[in-house]
Amino acid sequence: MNNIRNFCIIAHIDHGKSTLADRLIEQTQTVSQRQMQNQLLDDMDLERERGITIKSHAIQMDYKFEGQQYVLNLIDTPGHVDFSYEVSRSIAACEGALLVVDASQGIEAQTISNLYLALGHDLEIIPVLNKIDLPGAMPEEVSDQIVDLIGCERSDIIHASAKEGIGIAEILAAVVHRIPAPKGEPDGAFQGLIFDSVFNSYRGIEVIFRVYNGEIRKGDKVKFMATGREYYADEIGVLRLEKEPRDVIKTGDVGYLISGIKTAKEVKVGDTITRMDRLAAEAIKGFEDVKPMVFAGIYPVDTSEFEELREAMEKLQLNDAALIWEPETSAALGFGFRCGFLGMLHMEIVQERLEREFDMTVITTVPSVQFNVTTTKEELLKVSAPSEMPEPNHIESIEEPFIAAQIITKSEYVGAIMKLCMDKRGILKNQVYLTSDRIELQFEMPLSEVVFDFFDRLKTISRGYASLDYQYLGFKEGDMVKLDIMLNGEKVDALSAIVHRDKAYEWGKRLCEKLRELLPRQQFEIAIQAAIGQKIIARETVKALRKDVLAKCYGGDISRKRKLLEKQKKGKKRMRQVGNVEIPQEAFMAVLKLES
Ligand SMILES: Nc1nc2c(ncn2[C@@H]2O[C@H](COP(=O)(O)OP(=O)(O)OP(=O)(O)O)[C@@H](O)[C@H]2O)c(=O)[nH]1
Repeated sequence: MNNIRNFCIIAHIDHGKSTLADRLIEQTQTVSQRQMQNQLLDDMDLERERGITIKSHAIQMDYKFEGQQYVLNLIDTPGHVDFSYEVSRSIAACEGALLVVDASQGIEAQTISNLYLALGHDLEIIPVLNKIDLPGAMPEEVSDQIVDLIGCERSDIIHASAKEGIGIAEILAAVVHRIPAPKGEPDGAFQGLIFDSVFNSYRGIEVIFRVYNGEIRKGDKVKFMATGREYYADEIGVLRLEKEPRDVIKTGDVGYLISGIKTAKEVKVGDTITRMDRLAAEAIKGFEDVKPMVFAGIYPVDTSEFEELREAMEKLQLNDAALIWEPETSAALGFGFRCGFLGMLHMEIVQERLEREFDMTVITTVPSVQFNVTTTKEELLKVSAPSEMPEPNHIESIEEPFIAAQIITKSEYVGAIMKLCMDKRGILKNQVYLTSDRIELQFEMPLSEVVFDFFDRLKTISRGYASLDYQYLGFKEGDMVKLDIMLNGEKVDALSAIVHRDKAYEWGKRLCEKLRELLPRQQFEIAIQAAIGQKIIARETVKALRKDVLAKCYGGDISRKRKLLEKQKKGKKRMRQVGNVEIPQEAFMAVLKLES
């Protein structure tokens, strides 16, 4: 146990965590030259394609140092704010953290928020100044920022380049010297905290856990404390690049367990595993519940796939503890699920993973935050689906969620950012100069204005020199209205949105225009109308296809027809038939694209 070190790498997005993890893995010769590739731990296709880490990844490394053999359990974590729940669970399995800061960018919003997460768990922080090879690196200035932020000595900061392999040996030495060995009772009752899990169609569910006390051997009878269910530890082991079976996992270590569990509901991330012959008196304190920020419905394109979708959601949830969902019905779309996400990127990733990993074709409906609605009968409703919003004459008041936002930027962009935040109904609370050129702006803003396209616009107006972090603050009264959309006179509940009254007219008009572009033309005219309560506020028309176009499509042009048929075979399109109108996925997201 004295020779184990558990640590994670935390940083703002793109500051070089995954690259640093590669170098540590190389230096400790954890994988062979042949197996080595860039961003080794980002093993999901989606992560590689997008160049971002979505999941935390654990890997065990052996390291011989000063004549002793050490076991280093490393967890690489995502940087994007939508995946911070992954970071917080990883932190709970560690005693130390490498805080990576890009020497050319300096401290950014998630540097600070992830640092606070780590400090909240009393982790030993090792500051790493990365990318010192870049011509634009500002080692002196950024070191000052780090010293200011964590109150360390300048000499504590390790200068490194993950790309060029500079400073790697020093980092490993600091991991051994500075991070404390895990504590715990090697002879105590067994307690293992599940911090991740994954569904494997051949072997059932694999859980990943950190041992706090005692030990577990292959074949032991174990109990999951939250569900009370008992299993045999058919296989246990450690996470090298592949899983490596072991006979025993001891206090302080990280390992995996396979026990033939087939149904996702039996496993809960945050649960404690104990041994039937060394039963723990109580479970380890699990994780804080996730607080979803955005809600949307997910519906199968093919209505007969509802049950399949439920199974896919259960399996995905094993590997994505931040995803929450419950069944819902929509008049337009039938049976589906209301899901809670940590942000728009999270929502996008869930949709992609359902399609790639579980072969589902799904439609995601208009996203919304959750409102507190008091009815005239004094009932309090939590409304996250516009379709659940009571009629205006039954509403006494509506409260909307607010967040505290921190934006770090260069002083030259302050004016433009202030304007953007004010447009989004933000209230400036404070501004602090971090250096002569860098400033932190603190705003209170309605969550609904931030979760959608705010981040993209912030990046555009600051040319990438602004980073954003936010925390949930609470509810405040807001003058919100439901904007209904009707197609050929039929209300389509899955297209409605809840918006601020001041913006409702403008939005209704632009939403109709956008929908006119997005709805495919059909053989008949489609009337698109926006309404607030009974009042129609905008109208657009999608013209019917002309006869000769139809002839081309469906008549003589055989090659075109064949192409069409091939396209249809390739996969179901993300499109849903509502009444006699086909609505493509983009139409459900149109509300997000209204502001240029
Ligand atoms: N010049 C230089 N580039 C680096 C260095 N370390 C990382 N990079 C580059 O920086 C970019 C981001 O690196 P990643 O390792 O993917 O960053 P990350 O922090 O893991 O990103 P997320 O996981 O998405 O938060 C990549 O293009 C890397 O090649 C370095 O030391 N020097």
